[in-house]
Formats: sequence, C-alpha cells, structure tokens
Amino acid sequence: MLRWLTAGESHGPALTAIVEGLPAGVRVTSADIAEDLRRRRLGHGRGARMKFEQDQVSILGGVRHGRTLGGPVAIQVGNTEWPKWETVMSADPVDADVLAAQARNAPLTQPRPGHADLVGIQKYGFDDARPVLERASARETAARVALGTVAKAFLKQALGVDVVSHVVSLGEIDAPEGVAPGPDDLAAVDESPVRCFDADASAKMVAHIDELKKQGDTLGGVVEVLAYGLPPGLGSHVHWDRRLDARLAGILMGIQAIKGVAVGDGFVTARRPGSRAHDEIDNTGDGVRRRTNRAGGVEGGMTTGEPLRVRAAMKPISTVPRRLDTIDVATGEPAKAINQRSDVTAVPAAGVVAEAMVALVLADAALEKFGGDSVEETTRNLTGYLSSLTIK
Ligand SMILES: Cc1cc2nc3c(=O)[nH]c(=O)nc-3n(C[C@H](O)[C@H](O)[C@H](O)COP(=O)(O)O)c2cc1C
Ligand SMILES: C=C(O[C@@H]1CC(C(=O)O)=C[C@@H](OP(=O)(O)O)[C@H]1O)C(=O)O
Repeated sequence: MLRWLTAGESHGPALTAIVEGLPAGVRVTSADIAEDLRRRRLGHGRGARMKFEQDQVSILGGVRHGRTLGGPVAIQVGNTEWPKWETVMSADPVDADVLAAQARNAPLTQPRPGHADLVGIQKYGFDDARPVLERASARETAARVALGTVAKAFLKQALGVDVVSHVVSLGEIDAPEGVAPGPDDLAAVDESPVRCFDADASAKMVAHIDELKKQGDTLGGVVEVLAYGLPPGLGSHVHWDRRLDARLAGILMGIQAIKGVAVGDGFVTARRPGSRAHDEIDNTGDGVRRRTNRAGGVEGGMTTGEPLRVRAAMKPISTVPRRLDTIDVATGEPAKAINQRSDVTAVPAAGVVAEAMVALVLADAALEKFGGDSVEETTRNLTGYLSSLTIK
C-alpha cells in the first residue's frame, strides 16, 4: 500500500511531502523533481507569483545516490518568498505590535465567492481568511507534483508505463476530439503555452485567455491524463473502494478547483445507445484487443490493458479581478471580494498536477497487484503474471 501526505502553507517556509510504500531501487533525483515542478509553473495565464517565486527542492529522506531505499521518501519544496512572510506566517507567537506594523498581516475579511474563505472562517472559528486560504491554496500542489515524479519513475522503471497529460478545453475553446499525445509526446505538449497538443486550438486558447484577462475575468477548462503500457487487471470489481475508476475520480476531485471527472468518454457515453457506447472485442492474432477505447481503459474497475484515459474539469479561478460581491465578515455589510494578484487560469498547471495524482493511484494499484520490495521484484512479478494470463 502506498501512503502519502503533504504539509505546509502557501506563504510558509516550505511544503513537505512524504510517500511511503515504494520499493527500493527507483531511480529519482532532485533534478527530476525540479523538472516536473518547472512544468507545473508553465502556462499562459498564470499570475506574477509563478515568475518571481522559485521552487527549491530537497530530498530529505528515502533516497541514496539517486535510488530509493525502500523507506519513506521525504521531499521539501522551499518557498523562496518566505523572507517576506516570515512574520505573518511565523509558527511561533509574534508580538501584537509587530504584527500590526505589517501591512501583509491586515485581516482579510471579504471572502471570495468560490474559494474556501467563508466556510473555512465559519468552520474553524477564525475572523480572517488568511489562516484558511494559506492551506486551501493550490501552492500545495507543488508538493503533490514532487510525489508524482517519484510515482512516475516507479511506474516507468518497474512496469514500462508512461503517464502524459494535456489540456483539452480552455473556457469555450476545445481541442479537436481524438487528438491525444502518445507516450513520447509530453515534451511536445509542454511546448504549447497552454499545454494543448493541437497547435490551432493552442493559439485560440492563448487569445481567449488574453481576452478574458482584459475583461478582468478568469477561466476554467478540462485536462486529460493518459497512461500507456498498463497491464490488464489493476484495481478490482469486487468492492467499491478497490475500483480503479473510483480511486481515480477521488484523487482527481481532491485537486483544488476540480469539479468533474470523466473516465473514457464519460458523460458523452451516457447519450449513446449501447451499440455505439462500448468497445467490441476482437482476437487480432496479435492478441485480444478492444476495437475502440471509449471506456478509457477501465472496465469493472480494472485496467483493460488499453490506454487509460481520464479527464478532470476545473472551474474558473475564484479570485476574479472584477471583484465579485460578498460581505465583510467583520461588519456583515456588503463588500467586494479580496483580490490580490491571481492566475487568470491555471488549467495547464492542473494537467501536470492531475498527471501526478493519476501516477500515485496507478503506483498504488500496481504495488497492490505485484508487490515487490525492489523494482526488480515488482518487474519479475509483473512478467510472471503476464506470462500466466490464459487470454492474452
Ligand atoms: C494549479 C492551480 C492554481 C490555482 N490558482 C489559483 C489562484 O491563483 N487563485 C485562486 O483564487 N484560485 C486558484 N486555484 C483554485 C483554488 O485553490 C480553489 O478554487 C480553492 O482552493 C477552493 O477549492 P474548490 O475550488 O475545490 O472549492 C488554483 C487551483 C490549481 C489546481
Ligand atoms: C502559489 C501558487 O499558486 C497560488 C494558488 C492560489 C490559490 O488560491 O489556489 C492563489 C495564488 O497565490 P497568491 O494569491 O499568493 O499569489 C497562486 O499563486 C502555486 O501554484 O505555486
């Protein structure tokens, strides 16, 4: 079983991430993690903070000379903006007069519709949105992406699985259906300023973002994650919480601002008659194959051996520069919502985060099926399973 946790606030000293349950021998370096963190920062429409803040990666445990040791892997992602926030976010008590002298510490009492601010204030008994937004912030996704790098390295080295992501819709602009990156196309996707694999759609998405930015507005969209090279049989039909589709949906919905998940053709499938909704099975001589992959590589909560395909829909950023109506929680009077700088859209970054989340679920399901205290043992168990399949 793979377990993982993150800790840390948006403007704290650092984010911390721990993953436990990986075998020994996974090759991974801090440079690999830094590269995925760089990819997460990409994307037309992201705010100023992405430019001036750096992600400082340190592996604090579980890896020696570029290979995992089999124990928990601990990763720290330092916030380079910390010196500016040291007083506001100090873990230790700070004198009231020192805090009062800091403009940054002014209470944020106009909660943003769509963010965690208002209900977080209510639930945790705060009088200020700061202690809520610091942890609700998707800055935390940097820690998840760092863990995803390790999970992707395991999947590639033990099972030969590649995980890729791309943007399929941004606001009103859709990429053409059926244009999906293959296992070696991630670098090509990352070359698009919005991580869209189709050049025409990419250009239209950039223009759409620019237009909405001018209007002081924000955008959401849809990302797709694909995994190539999976064996049949990860996950199970026998119980709801063993179903791979359920686990994928849960982990993707756990990303800030994700409001819908589709496996394969998802909601579109619901509109089709059965004769055009399923994937007919064929014995090609080359093995048993589905003629299509409308199911997105999962049937009965198990991988089928076809490419896995899942989508996640992200709502528009809730810090809308055209400030939305709210109330001031200090007075109860009508007010305009807080608007510090913000992203116009973070859909391209959400794709990189979704890629990491899918990798963690797949790594967990692979270890459940094949086990292994070393990468070699996992691969041996996979090879034995594949050669023992009665139908191939
Ligand atoms: C990569 C990424 C970047 C985000 N950037 C912002 C942002 O700059 N401003 C903002 O208000 N929300 C941003 N969000 C969304 C909020 O974190 C999210 O809406 C908030 O935590 C409330 O959670 P909910 O939308 O799931 O209800 C971002 C989300 C992701 C995944
Ligand atoms: C810092 C990151 O994203 C942040 C996510 C975020 C939010 O509300 O989710 C709000 C913004 O933070 P701030 O208001 O401090 O600029 C984003 O910049 C990051 O992704 O590294």
